[in-house]
Amino acid sequence: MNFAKMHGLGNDFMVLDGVTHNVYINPEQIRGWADRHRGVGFDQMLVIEPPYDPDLDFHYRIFNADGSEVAQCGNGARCLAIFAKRKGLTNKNHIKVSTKAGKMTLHVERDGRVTVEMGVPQFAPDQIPFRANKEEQTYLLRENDQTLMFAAMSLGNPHCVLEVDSIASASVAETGALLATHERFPEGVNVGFVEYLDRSHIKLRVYERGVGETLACGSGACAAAVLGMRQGKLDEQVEVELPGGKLTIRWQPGQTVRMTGPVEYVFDGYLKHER
Ligand SMILES: N[C@@H](CCC[C@H](N)C(=O)O)C(=O)O
Repeated sequence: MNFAKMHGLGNDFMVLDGVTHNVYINPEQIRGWADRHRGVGFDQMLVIEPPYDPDLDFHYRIFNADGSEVAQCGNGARCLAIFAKRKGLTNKNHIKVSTKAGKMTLHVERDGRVTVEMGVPQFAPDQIPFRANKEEQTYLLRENDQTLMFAAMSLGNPHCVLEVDSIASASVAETGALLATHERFPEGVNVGFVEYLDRSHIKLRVYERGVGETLACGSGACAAAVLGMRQGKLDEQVEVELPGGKLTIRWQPGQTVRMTGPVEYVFDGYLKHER
């Protein structure tokens, strides 16, 4: 089986062509290939498939390193657009795809970056999903003698974001692991730690559901920017500085979130022995 290794700001992917090949994968294989010592090594596996709807160009499936299938991956969506063009699956610069979460449009820019229309954020607790009596701007959760304060939303996948004084000293591994599997998030959650620099610049680290901390999370960057805008702390265009690099996020209430960033094609590979 052929695959491509790609990344967006260090959030890395094994990308499979399910348009011209039949791709059969199971969670155990994904976990094996995701292994950074014994496999290919990646945060997510992406599979591009034929569209389910004549208005669309492709369907797009996403699997975390732990084998779980999820509905959204922003950095992956940018890579998928470049993969489709490079493999000759399309010559379009505006590519319409569906995921388990709905429809998205990917725009390949003249400078090679890709802008993704990520969808309209949802804040109602049952849509995240998050167990709460009512929708709030921020929620409090008491755990192990500490009180955690965070905002939460869905962008097709669940996110919560905690404000910290410094991302350098934030307890990303510990608090991230605690919240990512907390029973009040019945489907788990991606956990962002945001440091505000000014009204158009933030720093962010993300502990991803099904992976752990990654060098960048596109949907996490959108969530941190949108939640900061919603709280009146940020303007409608924000530069998000992640450990792996920068993304530009634009949003107006009620609209789709636009994320712009780079893509790197690392290499093409061939899996000789199937697991
Ligand atoms: N890295 C991604 C998000 C991947 C999915 C996430 N871990 C989840 O479980 O929802 C991104 O760039 O958005």
